[in-house]
Amino acid sequence: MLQKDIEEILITEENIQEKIAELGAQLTTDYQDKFPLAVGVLKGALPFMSDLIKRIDTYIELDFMDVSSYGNATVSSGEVKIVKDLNTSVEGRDVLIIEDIIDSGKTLNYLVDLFKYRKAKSIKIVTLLDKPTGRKVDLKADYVGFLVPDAFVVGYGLDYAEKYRNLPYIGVLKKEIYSF
Ligand SMILES: O=P(O)(O)OC[C@H]1O[C@H](OP(=O)(O)OP(=O)(O)O)[C@H](O)[C@@H]1O
Ligand code: HPA
Repeated sequence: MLQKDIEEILITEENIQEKIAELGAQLTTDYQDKFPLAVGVLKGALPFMSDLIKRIDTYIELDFMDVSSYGNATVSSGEVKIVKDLNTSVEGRDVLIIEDIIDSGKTLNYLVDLFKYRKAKSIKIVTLLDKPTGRKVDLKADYVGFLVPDAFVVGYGLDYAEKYRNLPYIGVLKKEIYSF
């Protein structure tokens, strides 16, 4: 039913799960002797985080931040708002930020600065998607699933006007769906 709104599937469910297994194996190695605090950035990172943590075979603690900068738009407002803060202190912790996409980079830039200010011991980023053409600030992830082209993508956590997060794949919406 939802697929009628999709122009093109960019990344299939199977491709996503294979990549998550690779990322999980790498993170298992890199965090073997640590107890990282994995911070999921709501709401978009929820499906990715849920699948990724099951592939990390070492001790991890989970927490969540809800930040928002897009509202119902397809372009970042540039102003990052904390909707829900962490329950845990990051001071002295190895923080692993889990994101669905880096586009302008402003959301993660804000979170990295915040966690540095709060004295995290180390801060790394794992993102399912990276859209380098969207970048407005100099920011790189430590672990990247897929590069995506210069298009507004939806599915597997990513929304347009709060819809399509529940698609199991990543796709591009048909032009007529956007209400510019
Ligand atoms: O690199 P940027 O340009 O900052 O964009 C990336 C951010 O934008 C989206 O979140 P959004 O603010 O739409 O909230 P959501 O996760 O609740 O959809 C996405 O989930 C990332 O957190
Ligand atoms: O391409 C995108 N799709 C959905 N949400 C987003 N947030 C930043 N970029 C995107």
